[in-house]
Amino acid sequence: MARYQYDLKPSKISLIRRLSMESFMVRVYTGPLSDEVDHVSVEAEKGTSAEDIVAVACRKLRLSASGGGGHGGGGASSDVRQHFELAEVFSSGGQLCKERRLDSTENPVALQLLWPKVVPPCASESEANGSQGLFDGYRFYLRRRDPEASAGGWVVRDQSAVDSFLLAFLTQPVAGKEFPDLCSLPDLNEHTLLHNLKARFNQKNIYTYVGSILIAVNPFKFFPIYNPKYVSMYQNKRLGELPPHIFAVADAAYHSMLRLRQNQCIVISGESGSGKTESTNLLLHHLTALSHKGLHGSGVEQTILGAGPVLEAFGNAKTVHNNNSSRFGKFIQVNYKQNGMVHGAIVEKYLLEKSRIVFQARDERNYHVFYYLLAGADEKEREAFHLSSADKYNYLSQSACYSVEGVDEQHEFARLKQSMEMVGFS
Ligand SMILES: Nc1ncnc2c1ncn2[C@@H]1O[C@H](COP(=O)(O)OP(=O)(O)OP(=O)(O)O)[C@@H](O)[C@H]1O
Repeated sequence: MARYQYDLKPSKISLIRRLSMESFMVRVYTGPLSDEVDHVSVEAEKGTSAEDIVAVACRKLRLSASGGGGHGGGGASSDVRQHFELAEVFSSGGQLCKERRLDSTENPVALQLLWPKVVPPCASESEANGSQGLFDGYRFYLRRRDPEASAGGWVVRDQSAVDSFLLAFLTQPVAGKEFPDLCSLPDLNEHTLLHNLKARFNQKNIYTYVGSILIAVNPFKFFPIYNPKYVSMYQNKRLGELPPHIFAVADAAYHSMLRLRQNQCIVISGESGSGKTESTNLLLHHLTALSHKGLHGSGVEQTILGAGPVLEAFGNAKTVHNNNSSRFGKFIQVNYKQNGMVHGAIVEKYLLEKSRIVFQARDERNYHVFYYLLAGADEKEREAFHLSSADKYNYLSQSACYSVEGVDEQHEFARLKQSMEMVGFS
């Protein structure tokens, strides 16, 4: 599985004194450059330049100048030096505080000798006294050169500018503690599987792969992991290249369709309230965003997304398990042109729970649309349709449940009208 950028856990010692007293081991972390290797150790002397360490690290990782790591790479070291660099990264309290590009002539060993060392309380005596210690938050990372980045100097990361959630998301713990893909669990049984999901969930990582299947654990609260930054980050990435995410599934389906010229299918399943509707909306969001590239605003995407609130108003209701429970099944087919632009969509609905129209169990409601209409209709509409309040209607008052926490029905009615116009209802 992918290893992610900047593991912020206190680093194991990055420099180990060797017998000769002249040479040292510099630990170079790979971040997102390698799926398989967390770090490589490079033997160096005080005077060894950063670019020489880069060359050795790239050779060990089989990284080539042309295209990343993997097998059979290994361009000329001079090329590699032009394309990769070292960054000195300092993190504290789980947050990336600052990072600095190393100039090619700088001496990493000399720098490491200046890093403050701490001994963790949990370290064994031999670790504390011997060659294994901890540097207080400092590490070297190998990374691709960014030609536009300014050289040198500490870049102090302003936490308001940096999306700290994104950072935490990208720095998910290294394999061995938690596994972003359950297939990598060394011992796979029900206990380890659930333990892994729980450990990840506690770290706010709600998604976990099982091969190409994505498990989503409903957090019941908003995590800022669906903004445009994430949309672009997941575009054209292999499944597993980045931390598990619903956008990765949408992206894999979209690009497989373009590459193989074959229909793709995503099946979403789970018990009531597990997050199927939200996941469907997120998938549609990403699938339509992907097609934006060449569309120049034809509005098809907006129409597709606009169908959601209409379907939910007429087909969703409050139940004891879920305030917005879909009481029907749906099959959504998004059609694309050959060039990958969205062409349209077909929604097939089935098995609507019709009995809910005339009977609702305790603490449950009829379909949202009735309450929206009664709350949001203006005076003219009330008069025209002879509308009263919800408690006056037998089919709406059986459970005496008229409002849903956190839902502004007037606002929902306005949104519904807007969506209906968008999808072509008059
Ligand atoms: N990814 C998510 N992030 C935050 N909250 C979520 C997420 N997914 C679901 N939720 C929360 O869980 C609630 C229930 O989710 P949703 O309606 O999607 O479940 P469902 O599986 O479609 O249920 P049903 O089968 O009853 O229709 C949502 O209203 C939302 O508050």
